[in-house]
Amino acid sequence: MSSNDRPTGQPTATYESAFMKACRREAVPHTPVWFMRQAGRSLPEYRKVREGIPMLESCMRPELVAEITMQPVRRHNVDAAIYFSDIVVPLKAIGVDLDIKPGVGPVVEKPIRSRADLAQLRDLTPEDVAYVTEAIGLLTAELGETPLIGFAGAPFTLASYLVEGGPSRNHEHTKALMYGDPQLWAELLDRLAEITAAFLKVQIEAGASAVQLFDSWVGALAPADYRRSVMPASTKVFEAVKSYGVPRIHFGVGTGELLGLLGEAGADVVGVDWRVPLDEAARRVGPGKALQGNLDPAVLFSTTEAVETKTQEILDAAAGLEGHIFNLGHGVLPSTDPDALTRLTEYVHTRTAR
Ligand SMILES: Cc1c2[nH]c(c1CCC(=O)O)Cc1[nH]c(c(CCC(=O)O)c1C)Cc1[nH]c(c(CCC(=O)O)c1C)Cc1[nH]c(c(C)c1CCC(=O)O)C2
Repeated sequence: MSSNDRPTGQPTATYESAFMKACRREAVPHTPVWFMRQAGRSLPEYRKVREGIPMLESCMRPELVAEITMQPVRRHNVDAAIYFSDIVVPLKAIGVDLDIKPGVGPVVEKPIRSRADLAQLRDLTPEDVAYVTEAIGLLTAELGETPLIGFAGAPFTLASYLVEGGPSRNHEHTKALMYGDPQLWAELLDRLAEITAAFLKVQIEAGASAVQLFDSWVGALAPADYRRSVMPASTKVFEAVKSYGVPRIHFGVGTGELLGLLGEAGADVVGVDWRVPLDEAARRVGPGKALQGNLDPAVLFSTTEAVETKTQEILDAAAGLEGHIFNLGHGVLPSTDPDALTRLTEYVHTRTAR
């Protein structure tokens, strides 16, 4: 991507921010920082505004979405905001009967296990998620030059919730379908790719500066199975939004053996969990991609000195990278001390100031 390719509508200051530059592998004034799940239960101000409002309902109220998205930006001085929502929101929007149960996660009323069940998945139109367009309009006005990251769940991770009916440790029903009926599996993933692509387009057209595709649970697969049964659908999503010219980030947990393929699927930035050091991750991903990561979120429960030691190791491993966005290796854990996140942001900014 060259600077001539600036997507129309995006303010110059946003386009030139540290986060956007790092995504494009350009020189940065400091290493940009944001945290997966930076909005949420670690913040008392979040718990206050969410009181009595179910999770999915809160995702459909534009003013509330904008407020929750802004909270970590105000508090931590992070370099990007992530749109407050959940990966199952587009599925809910097309009428899939599901809910997010507190402390559990997404639960689907009628799991998808047969061809007839696919009928639950109709196309997503911008009108289905008008509240997303409205909330992003509020946010871009308030964010100024801070970029907004839109996101969606990747086809495999969405399929895992839809086929299992809820969170799963072993993904047994998902794998049973994937290996037992490859044709139906491919159709399911292709439907989800269409829905996901449509949902990301809504966010980009409303003003999101970058997008992240969360394939959180794809680390459960071996590389050959990923390449055969998942990569075509993820590639389709990335291809569908390529022409917008916004950075595309791809992330999953436990994906050490898949890092090269996650990049190959079409990402500009590959997210790395804490199990692979960033210099080794760069070798696995190959040239031409930025990396995002990768402090173990549990380290934040340790002393400030330990957090700084582990963070400095990451910054040292990232020193030779083409582009680095500092993040955790997975989402902020709900009982994290928010001050630890503020201190961590400050530490990375100070240590990498150029
Ligand atoms: C797998 C996944 C889900 N949702 C998401 C993923 C991919 C990211 C990842 O791997 O963590 C994505 C997601 N969900 C949420 C965000 C908010 C944006 C941000 O990162 O700040 C994002 C990016 C809000 C949320 N999504 C959810 C919450 C908690 C609900 C609450 O606050 O009441 C939040 C803030 C619910 C949810 N939704 C899901 C889970 C596992 C849970 C947690 C269940 C629980 O512990 O209660 C599914």
